[in-house]
Amino acid sequence: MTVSDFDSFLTELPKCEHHVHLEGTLSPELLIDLAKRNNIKLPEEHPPTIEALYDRYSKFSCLQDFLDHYYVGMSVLIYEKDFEDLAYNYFVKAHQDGVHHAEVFFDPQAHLERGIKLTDVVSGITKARTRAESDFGITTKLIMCFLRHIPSSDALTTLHAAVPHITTGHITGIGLDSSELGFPPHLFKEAYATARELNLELNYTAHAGEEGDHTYVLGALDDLKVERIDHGIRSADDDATLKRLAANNTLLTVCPMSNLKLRAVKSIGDIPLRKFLEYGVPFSINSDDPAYFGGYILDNYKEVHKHFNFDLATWIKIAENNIHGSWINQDRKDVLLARVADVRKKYIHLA
Ligand code: HPA
Ligand SMILES: [Zn+2]
Repeated sequence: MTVSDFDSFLTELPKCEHHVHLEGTLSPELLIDLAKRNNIKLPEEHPPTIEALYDRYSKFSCLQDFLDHYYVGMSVLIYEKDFEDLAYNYFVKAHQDGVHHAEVFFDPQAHLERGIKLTDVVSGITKARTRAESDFGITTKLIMCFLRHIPSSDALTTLHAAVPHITTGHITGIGLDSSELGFPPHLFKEAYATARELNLELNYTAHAGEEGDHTYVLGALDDLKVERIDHGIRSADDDATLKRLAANNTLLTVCPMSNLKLRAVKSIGDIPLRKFLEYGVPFSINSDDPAYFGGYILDNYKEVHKHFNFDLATWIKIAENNIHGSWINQDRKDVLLARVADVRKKYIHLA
């Protein structure tokens, strides 16, 4: 089979994105535009041009080094329209990459602490979702993440502030992100438990096992009772953790280019995807912060193919697992599964 045949197959393969931070889709171009539009002066040490930003983004040394730029970058997002533009631009790109369903993260605390109203953030994103759903037939969900470097009492305050957006169905998931090491999941036990007690129909996930070891994954499962694990690559260091993830069919939302750029692995080939397949741990492939890590979801699929050379059947299995692990109803799953079957038929000569 030729590379270009496989590229077309990967492009057409229906994808579900489960791990993308909308603030991480802020391209250097949009960042500079919004800084001008909103009259924002970035700190002296922040790269001042598009070229300088791309150059700096190619040299992250670890998660924290990236986060330091990510939080400064998002300071240009002020008005509802900024959030709408940001999110819509991502959906356009996702659609071009063959994404049929996207569950996107945002970081409410990172905006609230700058004096931005949660209503402006959520309504901007919601407008973009509505337009994208109508323009592209894509389905989308919005997940709010608590920031783990901020005291967990603030996560509770934020949860309460978000209740109106949860009851309207504009936010349907809870996640946990930011600096992992030193901020284990149990610190957020009360925030997750409170969300459940509010008896809201929410889905739960958390970043774990990106830089932290497998105990962070176990903490997310035991203390936060999450249904999915974001990243989770360090689960592979512990047999019992892998067996538990497989037994519970817990999806890992893996982000290959992110892991490489933030030096969680030396090569994409070192991400334990074969081990996950061997143990029956489902995973999806995602972009995380595509504007910062040099590639969107299709680039991540292609990088994985370059390093793992999975056969057609394995890619079909990955696509089906993505659908089963999505927070969508059975009817939508059936539609997406049928599309995967069509693409399989079209490309069966690659098998
Ligand atoms: O990759 C990430 N890890 C943790 N927090 C984040 N916030 C945005 N991206 C990330
Ligand atoms: Zn992430």
